[in-house]
Amino acid sequence: MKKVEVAVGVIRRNNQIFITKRPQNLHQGGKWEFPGGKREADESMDQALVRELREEVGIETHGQLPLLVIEHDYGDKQVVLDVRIVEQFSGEPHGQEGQLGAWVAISALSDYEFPEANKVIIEKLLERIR
Ligand SMILES: Nc1nc2c([nH]c(=O)n2[C@@H]2O[C@H](COP(=O)(O)OP(=O)(O)OP(=O)(O)O)[C@@H](O)[C@H]2O)c(=O)[nH]1
Ligand SMILES: [Mg+2]
Repeated sequence: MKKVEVAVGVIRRNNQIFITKRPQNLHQGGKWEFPGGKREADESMDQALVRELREEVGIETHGQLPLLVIEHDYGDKQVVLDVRIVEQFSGEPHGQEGQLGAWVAISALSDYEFPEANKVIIEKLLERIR
């Protein structure tokens, strides 16, 4: 099965992260996520993240810091998530495509339901603030 490469942005301001709710009809729908999406063939990961954050949450990304890369097999889909922290951006993130969005304290992220692959992202963020 082909692996889908996904650029994922952890949008951070102080100790809060901006998350959005995936529309019900999509893969892993109804769960919360870090905004992002699939890299297109003609793009770098950086470019993919800039485009996705512009499309999904309406911000301009000015800096990306690598956090981790996760490979996960959902059975129906294999994904490689390239997760970056975004602290430098302009505009105020909001669900640009009608999806719910929220600023959540890092310490409260574990109260939200995320796709399985995201567990390690949340663990890593928690380690950083400890
Ligand atoms: N954006 C995002 N995708 C995630 C996360 N965790 C995770 O497993 N994924 C998986 O990564 C895959 C691709 O993400 P996506 O559906 O946002 O891609 P996209 O924005 O390009 O969507 P599109 O197909 O509507 O153009 C999905 O299978 C999704 O389940 C996450 O935190 N954020
Ligand atoms: Mg997306």
